[in-house]
Amino acid sequence: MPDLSQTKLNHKLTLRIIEMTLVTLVFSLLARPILAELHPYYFWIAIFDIIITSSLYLVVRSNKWPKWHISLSLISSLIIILPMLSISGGVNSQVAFFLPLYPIVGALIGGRLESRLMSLFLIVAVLFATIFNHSIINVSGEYYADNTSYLRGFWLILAIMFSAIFGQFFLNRYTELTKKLTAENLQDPLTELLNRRGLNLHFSLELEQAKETKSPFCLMLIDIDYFKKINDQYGHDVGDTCLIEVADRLNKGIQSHHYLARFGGEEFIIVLPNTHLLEAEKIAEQLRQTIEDSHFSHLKLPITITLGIARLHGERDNALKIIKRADKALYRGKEKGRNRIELEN
Ligand SMILES: Nc1nc2c(ncn2[C@@H]2O[C@H](COP(=O)(O)OP(=O)(O)OP(=O)(O)O)[C@@H](O)[C@H]2O)c(=O)[nH]1
Repeated sequence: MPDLSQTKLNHKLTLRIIEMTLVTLVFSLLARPILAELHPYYFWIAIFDIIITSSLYLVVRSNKWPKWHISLSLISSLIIILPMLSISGGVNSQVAFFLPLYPIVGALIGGRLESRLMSLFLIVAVLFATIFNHSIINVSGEYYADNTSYLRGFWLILAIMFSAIFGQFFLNRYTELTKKLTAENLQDPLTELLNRRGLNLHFSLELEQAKETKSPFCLMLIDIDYFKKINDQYGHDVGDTCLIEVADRLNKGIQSHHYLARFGGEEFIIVLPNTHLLEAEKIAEQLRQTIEDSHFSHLKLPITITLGIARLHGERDNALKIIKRADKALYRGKEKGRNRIELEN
């Protein structure tokens, strides 16, 4: 699901960029005659550009077609520059130096597809402009030999291709980093299991699906018994190693459609979609036995766990209520002497 605040931020950012473009266009329209004597065509192109940019601003501000904002912005940016290019010498125009920036802008504000389409369009446009250079009006009246035009066309295409490759490279790195950051954000650094945030993503989805399909759904809370003693007697480092090893044993004891997470401290949680209470109890018993039979850290310490299990009770049940029932069961297990499994009442 898209993040609402992120979408709002993107919308605001797009509006600010269009406003800045508008200010630049109006400023250049007013300031140009002071700086240089220009052909009247430039005046009309500036007016045309201001109309296009203002229309884009109104469309983006109305927020009626949010999906099209990026495509419309990129198309508008091309519409703004192309008339200027076609009256100022095509590939020989000074404005042509801006063209290689377009694939990068496409990659930055759009993505792979936008950047590729932009590059392809520009390469075809530059090819045409180079071949039909004689037909392009040059209001400055300067003349360029064919050789110069071919050479400029060649370098321009090369620069556009290079910028397109750079855009793709940037996107690859960006995707890689985002994936890594997301994973880190959802992972417990010590045990490398899902953390609460990571679990919540799967938990809410699986719970909704279980309600929709009316399939069984269970949740298991697991707490290491007397863990404080391990820390106090052998130190925090040994405690950490035990936590990592317990997490590893639990992870190996569940199936691929189960979700194990560190719930906090020495407590773990397992979400069991498509699992009946009796099946969950069986899995819990196997986990309890595995931990009881193992030894932990280089000191070969014995550890036991207590487990509380709850199941989904119909449409009106929710995550918090299920966790609360599992926690109550776990508490009962602790009271009854630990190293045992308790089901919800
Ligand atoms: N080494 C280590 N200890 C932790 C970590 N997180 C929590 N703990 C310790 O876990 C212990 C939990 O202690 P208690 O809540 O009293 O529970 P317990 O000693 O396991 O006793 P019962 O749960 O009643 O069986 C505390 O000593 C915490 O400091 C951690 O990341 N690393």
